[in-house]
Amino acid sequence: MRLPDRAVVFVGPMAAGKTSLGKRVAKELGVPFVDTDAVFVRQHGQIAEFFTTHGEAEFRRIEAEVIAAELAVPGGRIVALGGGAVLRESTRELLAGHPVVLLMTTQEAVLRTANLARRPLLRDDPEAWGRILAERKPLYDEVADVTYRTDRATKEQLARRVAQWARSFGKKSAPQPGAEAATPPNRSES
Ligand SMILES: Nc1ncnc2c1ncn2[C@@H]1O[C@H](COP(=O)(O)OP(=O)(O)O)[C@@H](O)[C@H]1O
Ligand SMILES: O=C(O)C1=C[C@@H](OP(=O)(O)O)[C@@H](O)[C@H](O)C1
Ligand SMILES: [Mg+2]
Repeated sequence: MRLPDRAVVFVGPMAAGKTSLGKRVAKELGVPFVDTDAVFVRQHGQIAEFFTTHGEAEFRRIEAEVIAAELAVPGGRIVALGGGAVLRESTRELLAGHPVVLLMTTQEAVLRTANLARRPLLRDDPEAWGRILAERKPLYDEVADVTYRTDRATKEQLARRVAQWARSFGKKSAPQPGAEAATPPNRSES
C-alpha cells in the first residue's frame, strides 16, 4: 500500500474537525499538512475581520485561488479546506483529481466544542450551522470519496482510520478529457 502522490483533501462543514484531524493524519503518514484557511490568514489577516471589511464574495474569490495553488503542488500531503470551499464550481472540478475525505458531525457536537468566534458565519447565529450544512450537503457528497463521522470516535482512532484509508487509496486517476473518472462510490465509515 502506498500513499497517493497528490494531496488528500479534507472537506466538510464548519468545525467538523478538518484542521485538527488533518494535522494528525499528516503526522501519522509523515507528510506535510496545509490548511488553506491558515494560508489565507497569513496573506490577508483574520477571516472574521476580512468578512466584515471586504465581504464573503471577495473571501470566496481569494479562497478559490489559494486552494487552486495548493492543489497544484505535487507530492503526497494533506490539505484541509474551509467549510465553504465546495461552493465554488472550479474548486469542485479540481477536487475530482484528488482523494477527498468528507468529515461529518452534528450541530450538537459542534456547539459543544467549537470556537465560534473565529467563524464569521456562526458568530452571531450558531444555529445557522444546520441550515448551512443542509444547503451544502449535496456539494460535499458530490466531491467526497469517503465519509467519516467525527462525533463518534476519538481523534486518535479517526487519525489511524483515515491514514489507513489514504494509504489504501493510491489509485484514483486524474480525470481525462472525454473520459469518465474511475471514481469508487463514496463510502461511509464511522
Ligand atoms: N473526533 C474528533 N475529530 C476532530 N475534531 C474533534 C473531534 N472531537 C472533538 N473535536 C474538536 O472539534 C473542533 C474541530 O475544529 P477544527 O479542527 O478547527 O474543525 P474544522 O477545520 O473542520 O472547522 C476542535 O476543537 C477539535 O478539538
Ligand atoms: O464554512 C464556511 O463558510 C467557512 C468555514 C471556515 O473554515 P472551517 O470549516 O475550517 O471552520 C472558514 O473558511 C470561514 O469562516 C468560512
Ligand atoms: Mg478548519
